[in-house]
Amino acid sequence: MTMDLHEAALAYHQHPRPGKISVELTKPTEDARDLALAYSPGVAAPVREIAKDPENAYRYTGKGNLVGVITDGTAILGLGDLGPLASKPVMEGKGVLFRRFAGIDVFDIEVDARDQDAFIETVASIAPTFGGINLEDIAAPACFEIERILSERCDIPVFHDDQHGTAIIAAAALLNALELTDRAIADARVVCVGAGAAGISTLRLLTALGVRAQNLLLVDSRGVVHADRTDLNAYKAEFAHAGPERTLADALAGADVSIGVSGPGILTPELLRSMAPAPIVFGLANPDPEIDPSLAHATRADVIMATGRSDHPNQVNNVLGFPFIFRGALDVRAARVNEEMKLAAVHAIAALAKEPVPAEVRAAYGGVELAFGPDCIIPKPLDPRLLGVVSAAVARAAVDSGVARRPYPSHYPLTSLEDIVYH
Ligand SMILES: NC(=O)C1=CN([C@@H]2O[C@H](COP(=O)(O)OP(=O)(O)OC[C@H]3O[C@@H](n4cnc5c(N)ncnc54)[C@H](OP(=O)(O)O)[C@@H]3O)[C@@H](O)[C@H]2O)C=CC1
Ligand SMILES: CC(=O)C(=O)O
Ligand SMILES: [Mg+2]
Repeated sequence: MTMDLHEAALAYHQHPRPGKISVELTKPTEDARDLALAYSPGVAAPVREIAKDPENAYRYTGKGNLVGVITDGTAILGLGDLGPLASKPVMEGKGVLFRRFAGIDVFDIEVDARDQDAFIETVASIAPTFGGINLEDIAAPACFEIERILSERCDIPVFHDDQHGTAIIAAAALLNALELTDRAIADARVVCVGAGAAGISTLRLLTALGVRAQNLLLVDSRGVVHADRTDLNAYKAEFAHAGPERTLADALAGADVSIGVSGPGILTPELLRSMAPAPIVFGLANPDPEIDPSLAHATRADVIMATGRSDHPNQVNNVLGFPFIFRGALDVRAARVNEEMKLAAVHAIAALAKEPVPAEVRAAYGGVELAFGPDCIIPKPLDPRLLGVVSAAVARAAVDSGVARRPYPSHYPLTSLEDIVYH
């Protein structure tokens, strides 16, 4: 990060008041009558109704539009285990994105619980507050059990965004990059650098989409995840390879695709040169990717390059998914986000990238030409159509797969935040 951006980011977070998000009122509070309705004695009426039937919480409180963005701060972006308090700007940032892109309210919750069971108990005990839970920046392998157990215990969607949000967006971008380079997914040789939350889930989703196990190599900080290793956790072992490759260099030689969800600067020019013609390189580590895009383009004129950042073309970032996935899930009151909903989101996002880009989106990105191609494999986060297409696809898949508790919304597809119906 340049010093200029560093200083600007600190000033942005500090002024005119600290932080990026606040709570606002949705009802009048002008006179004594309003206060008698909002609090005592009036508030007792909805309390009694909810005590009679918990579903009434959706009718009389903000629960149905409220997501908990919850972390233990053990894997903050690619910055590592810096603890819950340091994670707060990121969690507030998620709140900003939920609100800005999908009209969803957020409480960010930074939990000081290093112990997995203590974290689970904490989240389970506050779950009634929310319509959904977005787990964030929780390191692997603990994140997998945490999400599984909380999903079982809670009757609302529990979605670890670093796993599934990342997987969904990376998969959508990869489908398009493969199409642009005339590759069949079943033939693509894919290397995933990073075997944590994002890496494992991305490989699971890519496998569901047709990448073949024999064409997949997973790499962690110790090298290729291979069958002879004795240090693998159960999640890495799912992708253990029997072949001779041992190092990142072995893995990348001749590979079609490199998906980096690890850390900065790991993909050197030399490694990039060893990849197949028209290599597809996703350097998704934040804030600094596995290879700087300018260096990648200088090294290989034929590379299709994506990062997680806003300041380069092809931003493969879970912001393209989580606001709209939760919008769709909340609007049909889905009990969880299942595989059908994730795949629906993948295809909706991939398809949108091929549509002509509206002038307002081009204007938001400095008027540059944006058309489906190597520098435009995925929609831009400021594309207002994401709200409509992704939430509709997710809601439809939830209804069709039987996890929705409400029918497909009659006011869908949404065309803007003004279309949202809160109920
Ligand atoms: N663009 C986006 O939307 C998103 C990007 N990310 C980014 O992905 C990265 C990983 O996040 P997450 O999965 O949550 O973190 P985790 O802590 O769960 O996993 C990190 C993984 O990176 C591996 N790793 C670290 N250093 C190296 C190295 N030198 N070579 C190979 N592998 C290495 C670790 O290996 P080991 O297992 O051996 O420790 C581990 O498997 C972060 O930078 C994050 O910002 C995450 C989510 C979304
Ligand atoms: C984008 C995101 O969630 C991450 O880098 O952790
Ligand atoms: Mg994250």
